[in-house]
Amino acid sequence: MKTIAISACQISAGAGKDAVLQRLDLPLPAGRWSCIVGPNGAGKSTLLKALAGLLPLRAGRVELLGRDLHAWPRRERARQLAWLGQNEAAADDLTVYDVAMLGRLPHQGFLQPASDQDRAAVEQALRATQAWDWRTRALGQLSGGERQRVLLARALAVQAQVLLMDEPLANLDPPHQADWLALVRALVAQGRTVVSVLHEVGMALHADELVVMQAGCIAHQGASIDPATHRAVQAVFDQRIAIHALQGQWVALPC
Ligand SMILES: Nc1ncnc2c1ncn2[C@@H]1O[C@H](COP(=O)(O)OP(=O)(O)OP(=O)(O)O)[C@@H](O)[C@H]1O
Repeated sequence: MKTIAISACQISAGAGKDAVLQRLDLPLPAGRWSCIVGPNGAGKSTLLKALAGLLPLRAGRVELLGRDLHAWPRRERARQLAWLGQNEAAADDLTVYDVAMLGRLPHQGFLQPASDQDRAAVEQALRATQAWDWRTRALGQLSGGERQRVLLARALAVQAQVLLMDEPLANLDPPHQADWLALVRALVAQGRTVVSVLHEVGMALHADELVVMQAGCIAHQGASIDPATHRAVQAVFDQRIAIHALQGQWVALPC
């Protein structure tokens, strides 16, 4: 039986007047990379925010590592669950190093200085995203892709068991998209759980498992190599993409 890292149990949620998600169930396996895909407005970000506890639920509950999300003491939960949001706001005058250090807050006592362990985690995260060389620069001086890599480093510095990332490839050039893929693979190899929302279906097909959404519902959940998953992805995009095998990988082409 698969161990579940984080799950939605009969959740209803939505930021607007009506709930976008209605009584939705979604178990996400531990030690795997699951990727949520679907058309614009399908409810992908709403679902990810609900899983992160960033959106109040109208019904149901989220379980993190077998325990109700809201039953976790706040700091302990923040050590287990890292978040990288879409267009994250961050203080532009902070240095890159200090932004990444924010990821260590759940590990630090009130007004306590950073420990050697905190500094090691920050350096490792900034090096992993090739942002270490900019550590003394202000966040506001960076390009969109550079900024995204610093925010990714902040999420990595948490060293959480479960990482939720909403469109982490936004603004990244192809080599850094490939680096992100390698990073996620390395996290999963260490037993961590990654859940991402991606628009790039070709990249999503590298995940272990796909969650295919449409109109606030889970249309399909399955292995990314399963032909049934490919059919579900093609269907929610109105057959406007086709998934093909190419040199040992799956690719999605417009049609
Ligand atoms: N703050 C908000 N107030 C009202 N409605 C909202 C709000 N945020 C999202 N919605 C609506 O909820 C629905 C789902 O939005 P959500 O952002 O979850 O979709 P998505 O699948 O992530 O879309 P995209 O691929 O475009 O990022 C959409 O119809 C959207 O208009």
